[in-house]
Amino acid sequence: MTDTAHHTPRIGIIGTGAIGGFYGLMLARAGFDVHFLLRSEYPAVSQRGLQLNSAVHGAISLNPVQAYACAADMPPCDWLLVGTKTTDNVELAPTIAQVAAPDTKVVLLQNGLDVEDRLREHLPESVHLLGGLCYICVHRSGPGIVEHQALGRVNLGYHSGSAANDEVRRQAIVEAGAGLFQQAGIDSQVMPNLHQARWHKLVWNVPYNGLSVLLGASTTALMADESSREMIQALMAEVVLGAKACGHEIAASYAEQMFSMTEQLTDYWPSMYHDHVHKRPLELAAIYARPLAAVRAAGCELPRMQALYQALSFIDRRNR
Ligand SMILES: NC(=O)C1=CN([C@@H]2O[C@H](COP(=O)(O)OP(=O)(O)OC[C@H]3O[C@@H](n4cnc5c(N)ncnc54)[C@H](OP(=O)(O)O)[C@@H]3O)[C@@H](O)[C@H]2O)C=CC1
Ligand SMILES: CC(C)(CO)C(=O)C(=O)O
Repeated sequence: MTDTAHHTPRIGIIGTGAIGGFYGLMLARAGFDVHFLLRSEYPAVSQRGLQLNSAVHGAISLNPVQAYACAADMPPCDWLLVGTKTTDNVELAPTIAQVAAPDTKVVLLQNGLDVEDRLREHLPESVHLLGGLCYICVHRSGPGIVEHQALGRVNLGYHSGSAANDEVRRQAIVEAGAGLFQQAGIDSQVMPNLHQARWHKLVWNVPYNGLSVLLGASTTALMADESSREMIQALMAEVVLGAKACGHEIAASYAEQMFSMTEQLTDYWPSMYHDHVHKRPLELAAIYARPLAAVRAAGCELPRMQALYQALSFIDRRNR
């Protein structure tokens, strides 16, 4: 399996939740050979298939599904798309390493900063590790059932692997990844700097994910109130400041763009809110602790984000 091989790529979905289910189903519909790893929803999906209710693409179902309860049973894949929560990365790392063939491209479709680092330690150097920034509103409404409210873009960037020092090869790999999504009718761009792209994504996730849990409010309510609007803008400004301290320039207009995009967005509960309701661990390390530590190491403090992180840590500990 090489980057230039002219066969239909085989794609493995590691963690078939909202993100894994949506992108995996869209790729399968486009004709790719897609294999889905599941955990609690394996019995339901292997019996009834996957169902997508999309406000953009309509209702789409996939049945039968090439579903697996155990990664060791999956065939070798050209691409592994990881759709688990970042809180599972350490525990899942040996499994991903086990199913990744020498030339496999592993893509973490996850929010947060440096989420690839812990996994990298477990992967052979030949394996290419990429990050994927998903700008999409999806959630699960039942076993194997994914609700897609809006958006869909996936931006990809190279993290590490045997092409790390070969810009042409690196670019070809990321373009091939973006090409898969594009062939499935999904907008996908190549990000020249993954770390910077992850900082950009935090401009949205830091305020909205955390405040949805803290205030028990979805985007429409958060955008309708003067106090929450001020908090969102102040938190966005802190993320821009933190990124700058870490050497990444984010235009203030980007934060304004994210703010007005959310005003137009159909009412949305961020994924962290769903985790809270279902008593799952919150992605606090990836979205708050790691960026805060990086900013502190650069000699800068973000007091509002720090306070939000502490409040969420309190809520998260009491919720489990
Ligand atoms: N939802 C969204 O709109 C967006 C989400 N994101 C990011 O995408 C990532 C995924 O989020 P999302 O799809 O919402 O999360 P979900 O909770 O819907 O999906 C996670 C899936 O991973 C499965 N899983 C976890 N551990 C394992 C394991 N060991 N073996 C097999 N399957 C496993 C879970 O199974 P089980 O059912 O057993 O728990 C679940 O199906 C997060 O980083 C999130 O921040 C980014 C942009 C938008
Ligand atoms: C809502 C949106 C589109 C913001 O970028 C998102 O991708 C998320 O929930 O993480």
